[in-house]
Amino acid sequence: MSEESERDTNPAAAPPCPTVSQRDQWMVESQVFQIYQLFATIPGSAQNLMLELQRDNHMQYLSKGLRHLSSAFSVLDANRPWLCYWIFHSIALLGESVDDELEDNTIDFLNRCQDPNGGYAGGPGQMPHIATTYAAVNTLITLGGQKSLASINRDKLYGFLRRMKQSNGGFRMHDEGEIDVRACYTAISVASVLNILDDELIKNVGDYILSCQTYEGGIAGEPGSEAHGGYTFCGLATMILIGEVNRLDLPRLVDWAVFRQGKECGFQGRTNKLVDGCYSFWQGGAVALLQRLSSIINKQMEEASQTFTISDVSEAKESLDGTSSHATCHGKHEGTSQSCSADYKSIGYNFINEWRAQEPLFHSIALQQYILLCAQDQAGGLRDKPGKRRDHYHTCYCLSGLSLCQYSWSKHPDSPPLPNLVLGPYSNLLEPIHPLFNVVLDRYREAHEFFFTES
Ligand SMILES: CC(C)=CCC/C(C)=C/CC/C(C)=C/COP(=O)(O)OP(=O)(O)O
Ligand SMILES: [Zn+2]
Repeated sequence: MSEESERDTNPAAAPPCPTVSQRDQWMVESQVFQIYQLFATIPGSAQNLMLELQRDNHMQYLSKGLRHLSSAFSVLDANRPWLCYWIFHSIALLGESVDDELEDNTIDFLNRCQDPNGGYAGGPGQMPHIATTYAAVNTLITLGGQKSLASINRDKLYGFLRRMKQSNGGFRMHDEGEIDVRACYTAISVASVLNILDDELIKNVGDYILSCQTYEGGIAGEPGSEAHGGYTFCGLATMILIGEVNRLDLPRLVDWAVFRQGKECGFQGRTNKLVDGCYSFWQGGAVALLQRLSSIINKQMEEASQTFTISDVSEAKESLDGTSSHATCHGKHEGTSQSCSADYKSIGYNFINEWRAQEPLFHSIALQQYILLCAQDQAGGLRDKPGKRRDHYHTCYCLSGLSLCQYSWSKHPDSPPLPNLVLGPYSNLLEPIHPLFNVVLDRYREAHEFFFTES
């Protein structure tokens, strides 16, 4: 008799022992639901207090982080451009700024991380790395201004990216480092925003990312691995930036990504794993990008639902896959300008200019609820989940996800949302971001003007 049917006939039979993952999941669910239960039972005024974004406390926490950053502390020594990005981007999302001296010191510090042969390292004198290059470039864009933007040696940076480029289309993170989808995204993102993207950098990138889309529909870090939210955002954003997003199986990607938002209201990073605040951006960001691709998705679904004769199959497959190695012409879709290869330079810019109001593919209010009630430390800073400690990485990505939610219904990427779309008091409203680069929109625009009109 199977375990199932024995339990049906003999209720006293011992239930199967839960797995460790099941126990962890129940524990998180119970903590999250206790919070939601409390929230549901308190008066409206107390509910508003619980939903308030603790701006002052977050600023205090971030300012403390900045003070640590300027003094030498070694534990995160190879990560300092990342710390700069997480902290300065969070401050920018809150609509705040820092004093000129601190900005100046940060520009000087990042300059000392800049390798004479291009790219930024995790600290002065270390080996340049594409991920810390992305963090440094996004920090300098976030700081903005002539000194900051002009400090980036774009020619040398281009040389560094070319040296990291692999014949399979991927990029190495650093000399002899790993090749993965993160490296592709960080390389293509900086090349795109700095206006140094060209055919050589793009060559075969689409093939590489395509080889990482799994049977589930999400994108893995490398071929043969498991689909994961972090890599899915990276892979999807890269495919958009190189004009090849139509080559992905988008309906399957939508299907995988939307089901990563669970009953806790936040997102998990992969199937059967726990909810985590940082996926508010990685998964929420991927879904927000997919929201902008509806015409390509509809086209792919239409093509897939047609009944083909045997001779039609190869032709249809060709049109879904895309035929050449990059930027095939498939007509113009919202914000992606899938026209011809030369157009990839303006994809990032068109993405926000060709914006149209569209319904989000995720539950935006539910995600805001998870971020504000479960991921927010009332004393400042944000975190993975209740019971975890706040940190700058989660602060950055929870706030980035919150901003995406707040503007998810907007007609333009920065048009102020209606009050009912912002959970909690309207003062919770953050600055809008460019969803492909994750920098605050007005800083992106300044950088675009600088790098696209100067050269
Ligand atoms: C731009 C850039 C550098 C992007 C990085 C993207 C990113 C967050 C990748 C995630 C890496 C990963 C496999 C985490 C799994 O951690 P885990 O097993 O602890 O977490 P999980 O249980 O939630 O999967
Ligand atoms: Zn996390």
